[in-house]
Amino acid sequence: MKITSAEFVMSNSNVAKCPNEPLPEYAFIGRSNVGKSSLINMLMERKHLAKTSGRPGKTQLINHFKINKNWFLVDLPGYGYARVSKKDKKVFQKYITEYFVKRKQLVCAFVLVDIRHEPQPIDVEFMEWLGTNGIPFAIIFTKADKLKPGAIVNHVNTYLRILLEGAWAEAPPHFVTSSSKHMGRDALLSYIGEINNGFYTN
Ligand SMILES: Nc1nc2c(ncn2[C@@H]2O[C@H](COP(=O)(O)OP(=O)(O)OP(=O)(O)O)[C@@H](O)[C@H]2O)c(=O)[nH]1
Ligand SMILES: [Mg+2]
Repeated sequence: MKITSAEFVMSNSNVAKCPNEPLPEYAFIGRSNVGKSSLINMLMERKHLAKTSGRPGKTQLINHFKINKNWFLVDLPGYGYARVSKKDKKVFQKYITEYFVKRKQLVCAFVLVDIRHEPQPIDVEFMEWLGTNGIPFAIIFTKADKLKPGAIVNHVNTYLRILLEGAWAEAPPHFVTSSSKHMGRDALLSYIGEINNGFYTN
């Protein structure tokens, strides 16, 4: 898919106030600092479209971007860090869970995980929560530039094997990316393009 336009539309914390155009929508979610906003900028080839930072907790609201005038991309705050107290660390911000439950346009959630780490409880729990709520998702491994090329496949396989020891019967679709090395862009955009085609032909 060629990106011909990418515009910021709005930020808010209320799912009811999100854009109401019936366009297919893709959300990027994952732990704070995993690289959600950087990945969006890499996909769109726009350095400053989504705000990024080395400090976790940069993205605080639901941010809608309209792409090619016919789909939405959504940058969300990270979980597991900002505004989450120690006591209920695994409680996801209410407006984020509300977003996933209520957003009818959502066709796929991308759950980002750092390729260097084994499955973290908070990520596994979030994926299980998406599954329980019937929300389609795919896994995006981020920061692949931090591993030697030979280690990438091993890390991905180990991650998926551990995940499959849990509640999953089969591995979700997954993508290996690096925003700094522009890796994984074509595969992800093709995947989105295919889902968009299905959306518009049905
Ligand atoms: N090496 C490397 N660093 C990355 C990559 N993607 C993001 N980073 C760095 O990771 C940090 C966090 O990036 P963000 O894109 O702001 O992460 P986020 O998930 O949007 O974070 P929050 O909005 O705080 O939840 C920044 O310092 C980025 O430069 C990558 O592919 N490779
Ligand atoms: Mg962010």
